[in-house]
Amino acid sequence: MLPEEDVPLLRLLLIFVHGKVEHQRKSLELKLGSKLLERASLIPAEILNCIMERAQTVMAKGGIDCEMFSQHLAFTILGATLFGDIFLTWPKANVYEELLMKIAKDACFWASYGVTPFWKQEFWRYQDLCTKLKCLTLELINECRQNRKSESLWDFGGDIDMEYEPCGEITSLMFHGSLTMAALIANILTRLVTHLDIQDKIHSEILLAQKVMRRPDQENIAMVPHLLAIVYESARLLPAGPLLQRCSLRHDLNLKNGMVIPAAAIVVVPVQLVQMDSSNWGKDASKFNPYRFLSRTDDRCISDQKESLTDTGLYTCVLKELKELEAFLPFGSGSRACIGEKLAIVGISSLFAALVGTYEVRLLPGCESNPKPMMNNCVLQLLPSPKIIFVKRSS
Ligand code: HEM
Repeated sequence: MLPEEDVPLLRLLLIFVHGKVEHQRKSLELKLGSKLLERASLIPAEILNCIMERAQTVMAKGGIDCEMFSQHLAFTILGATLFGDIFLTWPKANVYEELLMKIAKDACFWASYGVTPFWKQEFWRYQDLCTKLKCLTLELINECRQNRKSESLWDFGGDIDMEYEPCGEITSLMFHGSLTMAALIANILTRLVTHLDIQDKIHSEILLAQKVMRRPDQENIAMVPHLLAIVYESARLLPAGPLLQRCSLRHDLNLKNGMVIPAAAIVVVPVQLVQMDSSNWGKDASKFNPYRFLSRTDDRCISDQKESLTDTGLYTCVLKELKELEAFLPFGSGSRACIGEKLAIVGISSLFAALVGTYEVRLLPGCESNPKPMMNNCVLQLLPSPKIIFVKRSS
């Protein structure tokens, strides 16, 4: 593992890419980058309304489990973004979600066997679940193909390439996107219930922004800098993937500083350590302080919340350029960086704009817990998951 102090060197290592995967990446990037980005900002409010109706019933009996709630939101937003509206009325969506999460829980365990453990009955049960998931994904793809207006990611309308079978690609995106987005949503919710002052701040910001726009989308997302700063600070303190890995199979890598990484060596970048290192982030590196991502419009840094929104509704701060923050790697870096980054940020920010605009999120009284970062389903989360409630705001 490489030391986290040398961030530029770590970044350099992440640049290397296999020529082979470049084409596949580019085509996926194209699909995720245009029409889908628009959908990611439009859908969350509708989804939230629908999920909150059901949440009211659960809340009548007590609080809502933050982890479960976040998982359901992430899964639904991603499903509706990738498959279109058809996903929201698909009667098997709940079964699909359950299967996906069950497989995600067991996948690392079974993958850890060097030899396929065909002698174990549990393994065949796991295989059975994987086959069921594949069948359901194919069923959904076929529904999208039949419904040409579904506007799904794989554009099943127009010229259909029947040779192209997107099932594997879609399932991987559903796994990775649902788990990582759920972890980030749960992380943000936990920060909001433990920092009510910051929650109030973004509520004011959202109200101001709503005066000039209906809701934040990829065009106007910069109008909610505090909200974005909370999303980024949550991702800094608890990156869903705590490690990045690179491996050059054939050639040694000669770095500018003279270091040689031998072929086939696996280079591991400890993202969580890099993002919590005080030499990069200052003395309060381990504290939740979204203001570190903001600067005043006159370029001065903001260290606390004072005067960052004015009474007149004019913003006095902006989000810092993320490119300049070398030690910020929640979505990876270089040629293999996450291609769903924009989609995740726009989708999650629109979701929280709708959520905090209408509700105050609180901890269920008497259920105060002290969550700690722990691995869960291959992603880092704050556990135990707090019980939360939503209180409708009067304005
Ligand atoms: C909060 C949400 C997300 C987080 C934190 C996240 C994080 C990451 C990270 C750390 C990587 C590895 C990057 C590297 O090695 O440099 C990655 C790769 C990837 N992500 Fe995400 N991701 C998120 C959401 C999404 C979504 C919503 C999608 C698409 C629907 C997506 C698609 C991908 C793909 C396709 C790759 C592989 C890129 C490649 O190997 O070339 N991600 N993501």
